[in-house]
Amino acid sequence: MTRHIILGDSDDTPDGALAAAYAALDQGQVHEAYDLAAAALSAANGDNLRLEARALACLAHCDRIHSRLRRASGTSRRAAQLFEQLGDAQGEANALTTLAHVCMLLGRNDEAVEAALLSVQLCKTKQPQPPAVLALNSLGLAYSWGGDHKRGDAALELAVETARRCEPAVSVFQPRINQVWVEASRLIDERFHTGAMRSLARLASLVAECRELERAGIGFALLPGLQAFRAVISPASCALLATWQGDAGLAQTEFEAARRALGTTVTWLDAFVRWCAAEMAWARQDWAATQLELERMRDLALSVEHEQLACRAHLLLIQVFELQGRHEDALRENRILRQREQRVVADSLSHREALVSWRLGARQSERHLQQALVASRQFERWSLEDALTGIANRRHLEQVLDEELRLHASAGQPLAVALLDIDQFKSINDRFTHEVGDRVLKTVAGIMSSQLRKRDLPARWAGDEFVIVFANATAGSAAQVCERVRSAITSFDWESIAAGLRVSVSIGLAEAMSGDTNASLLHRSDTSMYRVKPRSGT
Ligand SMILES: Nc1nc2c(ncn2[C@@H]2O[C@H](COP(=O)(O)OP(=O)(O)OP(=O)(O)O)[C@@H](O)[C@H]2O)c(=O)[nH]1
Repeated sequence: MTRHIILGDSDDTPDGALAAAYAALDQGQVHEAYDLAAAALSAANGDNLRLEARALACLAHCDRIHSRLRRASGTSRRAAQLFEQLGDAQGEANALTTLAHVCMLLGRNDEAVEAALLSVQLCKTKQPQPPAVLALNSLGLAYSWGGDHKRGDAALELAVETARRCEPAVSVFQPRINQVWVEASRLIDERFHTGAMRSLARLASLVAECRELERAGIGFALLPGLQAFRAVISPASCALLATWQGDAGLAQTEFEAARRALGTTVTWLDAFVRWCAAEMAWARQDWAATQLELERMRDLALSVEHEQLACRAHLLLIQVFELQGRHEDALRENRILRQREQRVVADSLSHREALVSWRLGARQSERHLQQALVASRQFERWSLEDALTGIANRRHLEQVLDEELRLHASAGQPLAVALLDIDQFKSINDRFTHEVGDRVLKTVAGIMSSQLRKRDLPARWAGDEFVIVFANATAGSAAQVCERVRSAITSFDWESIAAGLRVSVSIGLAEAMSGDTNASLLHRSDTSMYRVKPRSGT
């Protein structure tokens, strides 16, 4: 039954729910954990991406533990993508490790190796951290299930080294027990191809080391929720080894221990234990029991979406049929195996398609974001710029003047403001056309800009009136610049614009006084400009 947890109380924060979910997983309460993570996800409400990513990562982990592998693959991929968008490399790496693990179990080996390799790269830091161990652990398993046991073992060995280099060092149990698994896989492949297992020495030494770690009290997994798994995997691995070494008594004892440790929920461990039973029957050459256990193993593996174990059961069945001379049955089993493998490949390809379309979507939204940024910068510029002359507009001028007056008041920094008016501009429009008038305005703005320091701001106030803000300047020094501007305007070759055109300007100047506002300062410079403005210009 699904319970609905609603987060509301102050203690019941989404962070608290996620921590509680991981704790519940460690106690084997997967449903409880799932509900808590789902509550955190709905609290994210689609607008808290970081919480959404973390809740999805937790849900994926719950699904992985609970053998809902297809759902876990979708959820962990989404979590990885969100973390990537957020620039959270560690979150992305953890989600990719989960993705690699579930893809591997689903038989999507290429995808699994790819996700694990990416995770390993994202985890690379000077001082290794536990996530790096987990990433290498997934990579090792992915290689091995992909058929490359040598590479798998090497990646797991690196995981062991990395675990030792962590500060504080973390348990090497998880990669070691996976090396047991990889070696056992290698051995049954060897038996399939050559009819025999050449040496059990490496498997025996790995199993012994895992047992030693358990005895020393450091035989635990790094991920929450996997502790219960250890109680099954460890005796089941011993049962396999004892069977292959011909110790039926020990095999039976270990097998019983593994069976007792199985939980009430069916997981891939149930299929693993059936495999042990099949191997024990195989050793007794009890082919009927072997076949029955392998069929159970296959069905259980399929019920928990563990494609790899299901394929392994098919492979073992083929061999068992051949050993009995039942070639027709072996051929039929082989055909079923091929069909299964083809389905897995098709499944993997459709996931690749989904991934490519997501990447395209992400690229597009990245481009849209860039375009929106460019557009908003453009809008911002436009909103502060005079459309005709390209210099600052009245809005921009007021902003700058506010800031300069604040500096003047707080730091006593001098400030001068000039108001420049084109003489008889109306008659320029009237005599030479409005278009020439526009060119005059643009040219005056250009001359002003070219004569000023970088810190000074030329702006168009209105019509034919311009303002210059002389930051950190007294009226005396500003007057010299104004004179330079005035004379540059007068001496400009206006004839190049229209024959007979002459342009002059009148400039009034005011220096900021304490208590000045934009309006009072501009008003004084305006008054000063009118004082100097003759009917025909200065
Ligand atoms: N070409 C052009 N003319 C403009 C623009 N904005 C305002 N004007 C004109 O500028 C003229 C300003 O005229 P007035 O305010 O009388 O000033 P003035 O003719 O320079 O007279 P004084 O200031 O006394 O020298 C008006 O005729 C406006 O129509 C513009 O963007 N382009």
